[in-house]
Amino acid sequence: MGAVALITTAVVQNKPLPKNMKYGIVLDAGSSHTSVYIYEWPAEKENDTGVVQQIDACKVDGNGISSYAHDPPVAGLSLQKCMDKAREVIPEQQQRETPVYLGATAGMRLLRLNNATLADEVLSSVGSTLRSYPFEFQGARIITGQEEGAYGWITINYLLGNFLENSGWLGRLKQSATFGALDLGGASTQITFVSKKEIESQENSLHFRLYGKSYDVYTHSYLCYGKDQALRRQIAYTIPDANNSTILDPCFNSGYRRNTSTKDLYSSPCIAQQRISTAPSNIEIKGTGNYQLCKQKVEMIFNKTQCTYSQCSFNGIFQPNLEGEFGAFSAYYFVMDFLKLTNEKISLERVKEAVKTHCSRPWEEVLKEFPKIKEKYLSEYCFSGTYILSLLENGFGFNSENWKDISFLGKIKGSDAGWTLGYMLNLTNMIPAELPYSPPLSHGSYIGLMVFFSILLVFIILTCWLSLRKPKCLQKGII
Ligand SMILES: O=P(O)(O)OP(=O)(O)OP(=O)(O)OC[C@H]1O[C@@H](n2cnc3c(O)ncnc32)[C@H](O)[C@@H]1O
Ligand SMILES: [Ca+2]
Repeated sequence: MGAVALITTAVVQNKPLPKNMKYGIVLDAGSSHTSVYIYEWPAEKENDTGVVQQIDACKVDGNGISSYAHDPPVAGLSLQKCMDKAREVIPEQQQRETPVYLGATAGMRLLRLNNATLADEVLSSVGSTLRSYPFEFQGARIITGQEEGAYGWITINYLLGNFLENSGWLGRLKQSATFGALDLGGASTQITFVSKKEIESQENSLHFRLYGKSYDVYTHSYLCYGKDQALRRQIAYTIPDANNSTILDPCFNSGYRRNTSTKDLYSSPCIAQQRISTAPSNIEIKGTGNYQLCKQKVEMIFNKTQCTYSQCSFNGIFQPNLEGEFGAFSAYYFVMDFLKLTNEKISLERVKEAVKTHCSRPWEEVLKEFPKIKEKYLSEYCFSGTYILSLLENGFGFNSENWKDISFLGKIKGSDAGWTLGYMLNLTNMIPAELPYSPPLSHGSYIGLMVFFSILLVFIILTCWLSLRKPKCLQKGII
């Protein structure tokens, strides 16, 4: 009876409490669009690694918030649909304590360069919309390129479980290598990885202490090297003079045509050094679909001539040798996924062949095969594939040897790869510098041991009772 009572007490007393969930919302206000991410985690485990999960993502209709510079109040209004959805997803009683963060990236950095007042107006417009919801508004700001790189690196390593292989006791003794992070946006691109070598430039060096381990991390964000700005720069190199308004562009499939206004093209600070005064006001781009020529044109945007450090990537930016494995996300993933090149067994040479083949396809044929894909995306896969290869190979120094170290990642365990999760983990202090205390035994192992010892006790008592007539048992001191 006593033993049964012991088991029952152990099980009942130590039954895990019902899960008390917490929520967080992060808006990624990118140059091309805004996405709202909702995260959820058990309150009592918030300092453990790997417990935060993305439970919803909502893509805001229209372009990024910087595109509302001509009418800032609309920037805030554009967020309403997704924020209404967030209100439906998060339980009402949790809403008041759910933090909301908005981080704007390269599109807003460019707008701030062009017109700081307009950038502030756009930020206050999105801020006042977010304040009107029942959540705990924590600010709308332009994050730095360094933060963008760092939080992207934290996100993927948190999701991949690289900070601590297992959250159990034994797992704490084992620590695995981290993945470098490659993020390709519309207006900027980030590269971030742990480097054992000295980081020669202060602005590229980060130091983290996470879960009891120190990390020296290299990061750089290249403004104007996102896919959309790189395309603009590539086009701007071949702007004809006033007598001619047609560009033959090898980076678009043959048969593809696109009209663009020079005013719009030149509106970006990324084109500042490429503007020519004799440009026609409108230009017509005609695709010729030639990978080799496209590659030559794309490579013009990487300046490899000057470097004041021991080694550089391009444009005089210090970069140590690449180390370890990398996770490539955002446009790296969208484009490589479309081209069916995300399988890590595909060699660099085969990837080049595939991009070349795609570029050489007539536009009509591509359009017929993918009628549902947005024309902007579909028309740019030749350029994007070529640009990605150029950036990784010519820019960052990947080659046939280490190409296999790149994994193209969309989601990791159900959460999108990107900077937002890392941003929230940091701002809510959910990644402790030192290992959080946790009991050496899990709840299951504890119950298991209790049951085992109780059964053992019953067995011993029974044995002694049965041998009562042989008092030797007690004399030998079995109990
Ligand atoms: O980081 P920044 O530079 O601010 O930009 P962003 O956050 O808006 O950039 P995204 O990663 O959302 O997208 C990167 C690029 O990929 C494009 N893109 C988004 N979804 C895509 C898809 O499904 N197929 C192809 N391209 C896509 C998008 O238009 C951009 O040019
Ligand atoms: Ca982005």
